[in-house]
Amino acid sequence: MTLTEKKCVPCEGGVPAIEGAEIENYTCQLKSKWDVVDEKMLRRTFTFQDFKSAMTFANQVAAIAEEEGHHPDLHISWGKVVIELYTHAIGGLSENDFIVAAKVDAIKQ
Ligand SMILES: C[C@H](O)[C@H](O)[C@H]1CNC2=NC(N)=NC(=O)C2=N1
Repeated sequence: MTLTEKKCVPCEGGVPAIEGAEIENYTCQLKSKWDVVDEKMLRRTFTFQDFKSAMTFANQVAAIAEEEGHHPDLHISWGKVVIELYTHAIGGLSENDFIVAAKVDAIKQ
């Protein structure tokens, strides 16, 4: 089952974060290169022609987040959207973060 076929499961904490080599098992399933920050967060920057295009993309990301019940931190500026993904409940990475990242990568740009 690919990451884009999976659904996020509510994470209320109490589970270990994905760390070390297991992170690589997930990043290699992502279509594009997401930065892994301190083994605790995924980050990727998307660039656009203008602010309106950036906002349109951000709203597409928001729709995925709402559908999955798992939400990124978004930094939106003129021509740029920075997406940061981590699981707040465990202060680190879970499969949910990679599922949302894969679905973001599948957005037609
Ligand atoms: C109850 C609901 O599932 C949780 O509050 C969700 C909401 N979205 C979330 N998003 C992220 N990134 N991490 C979480 O731990 C999280 N928890």
